[in-house]
Amino acid sequence: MTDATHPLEAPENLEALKKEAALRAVALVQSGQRVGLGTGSTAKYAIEELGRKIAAGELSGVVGVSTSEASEALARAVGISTEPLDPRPLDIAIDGADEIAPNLDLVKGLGGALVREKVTEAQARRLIIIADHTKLVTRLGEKAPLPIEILQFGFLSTVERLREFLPGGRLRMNGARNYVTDNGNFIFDAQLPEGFDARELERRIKGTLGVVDTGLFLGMAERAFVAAPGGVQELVR
Ligand SMILES: O=C[C@H](O)[C@H](O)[C@H](O)COP(=O)(O)O
Repeated sequence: MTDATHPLEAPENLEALKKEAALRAVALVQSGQRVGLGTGSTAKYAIEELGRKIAAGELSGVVGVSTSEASEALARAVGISTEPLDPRPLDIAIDGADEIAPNLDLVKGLGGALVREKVTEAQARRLIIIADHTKLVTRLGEKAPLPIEILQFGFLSTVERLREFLPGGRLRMNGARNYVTDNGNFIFDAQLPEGFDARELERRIKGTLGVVDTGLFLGMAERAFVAAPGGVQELVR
């Protein structure tokens, strides 16, 4: 038997695929738009491309709204003017995802930015997802855990309440310490059961005392650019 792994699936080539997807999404941004800047290793390519286009004079008057401290720092470094989120809608937001279901429901938050992403992207007229093909799943929970942001205060009680209907899962660690989000909260990475109803589960998790929000992004994404060795696939909800 030979090793069937396609050369473009080697980690270094996945980076090239992520970048290709990012470029397709940034091509949708127009001058004068307010743009939600996602978080993670794929969104990074989009922020860099946006900065490049602004520097090259291909775009002007673009304002970024960042979904994390890391994206804010990168945006500034590449010359994108940024503003904090305010009640005005964003024209477009571009972000990665950890899992993409066929109907473009998503799991997000392995990078810890789920709450700021959700709050920001809920205000976007268009949410464009960028990813390599390894993020495609037939059902959410197939490959990734579901990140749930919880308050530090009383976190052990919150975890116990969550485990009543989401057994397994674990508190996210950063070395020997609990992982802390930009909002000063902890993350519980839950194992999703098979055959669950995503909307019902979202409602139940968010109704659990101590929970801030979940990494389920349901009915939010307009389209996804998913890069595979054969090219970039455009998926529309
Ligand atoms: O919290 C992180 C975000 O939800 C990211 O968009 C997600 O984890 C995907 O990140 P990456 O593009 O690095 O796989």
